[in-house]
Amino acid sequence: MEPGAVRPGVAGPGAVGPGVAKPGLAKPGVAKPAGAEPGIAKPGGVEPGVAQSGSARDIEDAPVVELRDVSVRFGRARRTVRALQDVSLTVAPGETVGLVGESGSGKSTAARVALGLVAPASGAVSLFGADLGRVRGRRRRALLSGVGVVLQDPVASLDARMSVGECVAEPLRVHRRGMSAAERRARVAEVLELVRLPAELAGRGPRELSGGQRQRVSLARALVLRPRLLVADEPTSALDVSVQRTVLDVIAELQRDLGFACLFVSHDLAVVQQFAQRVVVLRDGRVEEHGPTMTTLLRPRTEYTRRLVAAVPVPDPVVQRRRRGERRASLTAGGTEATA
Ligand SMILES: Nc1ncnc2c1ncn2[C@@H]1O[C@H](COP(=O)(O)OP(=O)(O)OP(=O)(O)O)[C@@H](O)[C@H]1O
Repeated sequence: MEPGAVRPGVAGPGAVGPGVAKPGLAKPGVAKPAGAEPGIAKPGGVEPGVAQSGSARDIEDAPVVELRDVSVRFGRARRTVRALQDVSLTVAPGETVGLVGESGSGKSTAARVALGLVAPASGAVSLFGADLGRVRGRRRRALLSGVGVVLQDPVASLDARMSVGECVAEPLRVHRRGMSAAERRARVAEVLELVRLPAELAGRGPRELSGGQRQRVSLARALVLRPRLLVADEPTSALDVSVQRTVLDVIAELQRDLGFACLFVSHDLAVVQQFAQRVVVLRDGRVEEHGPTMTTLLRPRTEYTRRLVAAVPVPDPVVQRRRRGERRASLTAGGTEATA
């Protein structure tokens, strides 16, 4: 873990600093695009403070997270990697935004910026209406505690020296100091049940669990503080296909019931298609295109997105029909597929 990094799930919700806009939870599953265009922040969109002084409706519609013209560089001089360049995106209360792109396109970096783990070289990040670059100390911790995190590798994100119960309870110990041990145990049992794990697992070590169970423990830990935003970075790509479905179903069901927003990073466009109301496509650290998920994936505007869509088997009859049509068209136009 890098210096200053939070252990996934320790950032959880809870008290928000004074003056921070409190976007109400949208009706579960209802997307509320915040910017003029879906997925992308309006230039000069919600400024920190504006949401606070606006009408109740402005506050409710304020994005839970907003990246505005964010650029990130790693390394120095000739070794500089431009991981993100002028990236803008928003996630509205209760909505899921899928972040897709080729490997190295900057998806995880954008997620880490939203989590306050990577500071942009330029641009601004606001979380729950507050400028993350300007808040420090207790207020920053309180803001970040509104975000739950699930990463690709549940083995790395759960401390093997702790029991499952301790792993899930840790964010409560950090952020809910007034809670008694009995209250913590009750909340842990409750959240394990939410992710469909038996309460008895609380006494076991993470290593005694299957990959799918471990990822559900990560999810329980991420949700234990009732976050308003879940950042899920490839949450199922390390799991067997059979287990992926269960974990995704649990996330979807909980999102419907609890109403948190989700920034969902995935290279699996089939999953994003099912999950996200809007999608942002990254290419070499820049936003290639963005829009409502179905429109963007079914009618990509750029060749890059078309290639991304074509690269994954999408079990969607509409997409499959379209692909068959394209193949037929290329054959009639003298394509070589027939002889391959
Ligand atoms: N800590 C770091 N130090 C140096 N370079 C980094 C660091 N983190 C990311 N990068 C570089 O930034 C670019 C974007 O990386 P990032 O991990 O965000 O891409 P990604 O789209 O999430 O890729 P993947 O799908 O393979 O996880 C890549 O060129 C990567 O090598």
